[in-house]
Amino acid sequence: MILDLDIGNTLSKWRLKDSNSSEIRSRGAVWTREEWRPGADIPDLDVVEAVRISSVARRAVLDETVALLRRRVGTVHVARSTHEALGVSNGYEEPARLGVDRWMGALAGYQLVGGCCAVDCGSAITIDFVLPGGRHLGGYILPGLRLMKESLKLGTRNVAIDPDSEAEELLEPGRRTVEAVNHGIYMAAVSAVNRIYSEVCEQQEVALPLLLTGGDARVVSRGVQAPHAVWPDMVYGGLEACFPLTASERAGRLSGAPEVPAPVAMEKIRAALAFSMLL
Ligand SMILES: Nc1ncnc2c1ncn2[C@@H]1O[C@H](COP(=O)(O)OP(=O)(O)O)[C@@H](O)[C@H]1O
Ligand SMILES: CC(C)(COP(=O)(O)O)[C@@H](O)C(=O)NCCC(=O)O
Ligand SMILES: [K+]
Repeated sequence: MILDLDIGNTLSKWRLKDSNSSEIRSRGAVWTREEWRPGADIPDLDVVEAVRISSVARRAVLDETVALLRRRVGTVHVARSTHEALGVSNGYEEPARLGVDRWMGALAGYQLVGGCCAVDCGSAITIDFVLPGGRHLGGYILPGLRLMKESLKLGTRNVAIDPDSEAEELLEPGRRTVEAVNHGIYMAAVSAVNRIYSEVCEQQEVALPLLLTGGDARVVSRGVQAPHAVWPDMVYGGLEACFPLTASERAGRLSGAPEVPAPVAMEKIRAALAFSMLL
């Protein structure tokens, strides 16, 4: 079995993948903490012959986790943000400082559709751009829904936005604190994604395929106007592309990769921008 780890600042996600059939056998998430207890937090390592890790946790935590795993598992691949990988050139002045989850997402998106806009709605919402031809431009970081809510300190921290509530409701003024907070942070997130996507596509004169991932992707997706796809396993896709271990991965097939709708025409993006400039 292959154990894939996506260690974020809020949640540490794991996924067990069958090395032969390439099917996902199980998955889970635990609150990101300082240490891992195999068998409790992650599957028992006896069935694991290889581990692939994407981590944005503190270096010390990562080193600790890797040391533990290396004692128990033959192969441990640790993803790093590099100058270049799989045809994508890193747009950061210091490439190693780009969040590994962002780099994995950019690589997976490029592998799937070529140039793209990759949005990861996690503790932070990150928005990265890769041009056709593989040039990563860099991106944007803004607080995630949960962080925005916590920063308000209005006691609404644990009232999540219902991913299945009507999108229209979220456009209405809130009539109690939790609604005012949820509608406000939702609008902040989706307005930022819509505007940033339009601005960069307009600047670069290319309408890019748009991909969303992360724990809050489904909520944010409801307000994103441009055609897009939600790919929950996009960070894992980057691990598969960097460290292909199964026959299907070596053939370039990424697990759970969605059908990505064609972007709208540039004229529509320009018109939407012009309109938002008017308001
Ligand atoms: N099972 C869950 N437990 C907690 N939060 C969840 C869960 N599923 C989705 N979420 C939402 O996803 C967010 C975390 O998303 P994630 O992409 O895992 O963040 P990160 O990668 O920064 O750790 C939380 O802030 C919460 O809004
Ligand atoms: C911005 C992030 C904290 C987002 O991480 P996440 O929301 O997945 O926990 C992470 O990508 C990170 O630590 N980046 C390093 C700084 C940078 O990307 O510029
Ligand atoms: K993430």
